[in-house]
Amino acid sequence: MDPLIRARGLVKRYGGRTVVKGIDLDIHPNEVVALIGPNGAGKTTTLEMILGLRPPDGGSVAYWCEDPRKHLGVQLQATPFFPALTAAENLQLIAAFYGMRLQPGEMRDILQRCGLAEAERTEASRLSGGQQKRLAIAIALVHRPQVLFLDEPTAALDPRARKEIRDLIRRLSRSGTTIVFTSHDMEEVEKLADRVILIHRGEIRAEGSPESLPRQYGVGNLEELYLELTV
Ligand SMILES: Nc1ncnc2c1ncn2[C@@H]1O[C@H](COP(=O)(O)OP(=O)(O)OP(=O)(O)O)[C@@H](O)[C@H]1O
Repeated sequence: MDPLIRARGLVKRYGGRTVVKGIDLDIHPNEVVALIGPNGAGKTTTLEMILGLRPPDGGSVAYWCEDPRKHLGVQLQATPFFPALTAAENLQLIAAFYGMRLQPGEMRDILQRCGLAEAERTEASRLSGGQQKRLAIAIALVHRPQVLFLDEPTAALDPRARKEIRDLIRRLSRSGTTIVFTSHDMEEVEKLADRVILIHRGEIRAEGSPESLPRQYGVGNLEELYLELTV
């Protein structure tokens, strides 16, 4: 099957430093891809170049459709909402940016799917850290994107909130959404990802399924592989 997104030779430089050094990356329909690697490895920069949010200094990205922005959903690490508006108002505002208006049933559905039903009328600034993360994901889902990018969606959450986000990712994947996420939690990556891409110092060091990769390198699990390849 042809990939939805095909990135070739992506390069990014800041000042004199090259932080992404020629990354080739394909995203296939309905897969869940995890980008892993140390802090500063270049994961977010790579995602942002794929999303068209940061111009690459080299390389190219090809998409399956003419207007990819309409079909890509993004949750980056910074919170993207308006603090004085409620969760529902934030969603309605984002919908308006896409030229849509969420009907009451659609609003309920998206809030429920993201575990935010009780937070509908709460101002975004008063939501807990986990609820804010869920609102960021809900915002990314408003226009029902075909491909969803989640940058550390479970970072700094309590175990229950983490589980709820993982369950949401699984549900979205089952309903046909292609998902690319970053995480520093190797157990989580083993649980969720169909394919893992390990980035270290701006280059892809290993790529494969979470089951096959450790076998291929003769180690017991993904965490051992990570520690071995990111020295
Ligand atoms: N706007 C910028 N100006 C200068 N340097 C930057 C900029 N954005 C990122 N960098 C640098 O690029 C490198 C890669 O950063 P990036 O955020 O892509 O890493 P990451 O793998 O996502 O890390 P983390 O796991 O900590 O989120 C880092 O050294 C970072 O300091």
